Amino acid sequence: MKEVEFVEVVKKYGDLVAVNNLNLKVNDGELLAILGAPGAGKSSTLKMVAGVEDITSGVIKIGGQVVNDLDPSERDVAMAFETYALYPHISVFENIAFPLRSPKRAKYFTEEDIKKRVREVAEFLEIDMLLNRKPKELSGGQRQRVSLARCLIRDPKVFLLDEPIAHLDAKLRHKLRRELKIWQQRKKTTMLYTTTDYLEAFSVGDRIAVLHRGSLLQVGTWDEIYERPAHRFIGQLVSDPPMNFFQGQLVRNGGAILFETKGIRFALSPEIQKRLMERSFEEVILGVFPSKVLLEFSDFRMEEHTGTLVKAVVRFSEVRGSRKIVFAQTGEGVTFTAQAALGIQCPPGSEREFFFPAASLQVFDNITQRNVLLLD
Ligand SMILES: Nc1ncnc2c1ncn2[C@@H]1O[C@H](COP(=O)(O)OP(=O)(O)OP(=O)(O)O)[C@@H](O)[C@H]1O
Repeated sequence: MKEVEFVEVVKKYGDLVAVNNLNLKVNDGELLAILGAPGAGKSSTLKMVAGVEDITSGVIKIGGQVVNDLDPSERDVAMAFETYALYPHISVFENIAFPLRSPKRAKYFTEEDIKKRVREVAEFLEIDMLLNRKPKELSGGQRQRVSLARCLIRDPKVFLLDEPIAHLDAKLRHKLRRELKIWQQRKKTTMLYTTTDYLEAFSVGDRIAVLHRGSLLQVGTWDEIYERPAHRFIGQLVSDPPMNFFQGQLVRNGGAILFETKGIRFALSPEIQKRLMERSFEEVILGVFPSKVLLEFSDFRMEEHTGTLVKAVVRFSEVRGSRKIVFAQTGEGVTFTAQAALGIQCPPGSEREFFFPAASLQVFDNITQRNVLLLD
């Protein structure tokens, strides 16, 4: 029983609400990635679990026990801070070994055990050659790995990792995020892991919790969030380039409801149409991820899908990794981005047909910015 539960948790700093009525349950042995822009409230959330920040109101439980009034040392959680917080006067080895030497734990570990554990975690994080140095002799990335090692050396109920690999170079980040996940699965320890990077969140998290200005917007797996983002902001946060948004209005055509913007009538999925018939919305916005807009449909049988063909002129395109991002504009001035395979030719100025599958379109209520399918 190592689940972590937040019940109506609020964190205020003076008048500033950093965490706003958080209700969330992290399951036993789960790796929950908390995704949010800087200032979203991620660190404050972890610090309240660790006990280094007070909870303004609400309840936090670990393994079913309310921990609000427990001292940090009694919570059995290990936290790696984004700011490292290393002891400057002792070696890297002693910094990592530090948690095992606390009065409470020292009796369980011989000097041999400590050496073995430090070596294991230092090798895992590729800092075994730095063990004799002092923190001031390390680069920022190396300090971050020492801070991480000091956290991982323990066997707590819960690991709290605050942007644990943010200051590492891209190659090491990719390697570590994979290995941290393997480490967590091996230990079966519940882990809360914060990041500002959606790719990192999707790659490490069993589920992802999206925080925005202190409020939890959605919790789910990669598929659930990507297939049905709960809020317009999520469309911007989990895609690069961000989701395309179109202003427009709903129109009826026979028994169908379509979304119309500057000369284009987008077909919507039956599920969205049903929703729009059940409930009226003053103003809506259409959203579609660039990766779902199709340009040249070689392995996609268009006739089997409901959707909308849009003719547009390619403004420019750029290569990003293994794909091409295409920026296009219709004659009526509607602009959008699409993704294409590298081999697809789309020189600037060329006219192309883009397919918008109805199943990939999202409709957001412009007042609450929420996905109409997820509103009560
Ligand atoms: N000790 C503090 N005193 C006052 N305001 C604070 C304090 N700590 C955080 N804040 C404010 O609370 C809000 C949430 O901060 P928090 O550090 O939790 O966000 P975050 O998502 O972790 O950001 P980052 O990714 O930049 O670390 C921010 O507006 C921040 O300025």
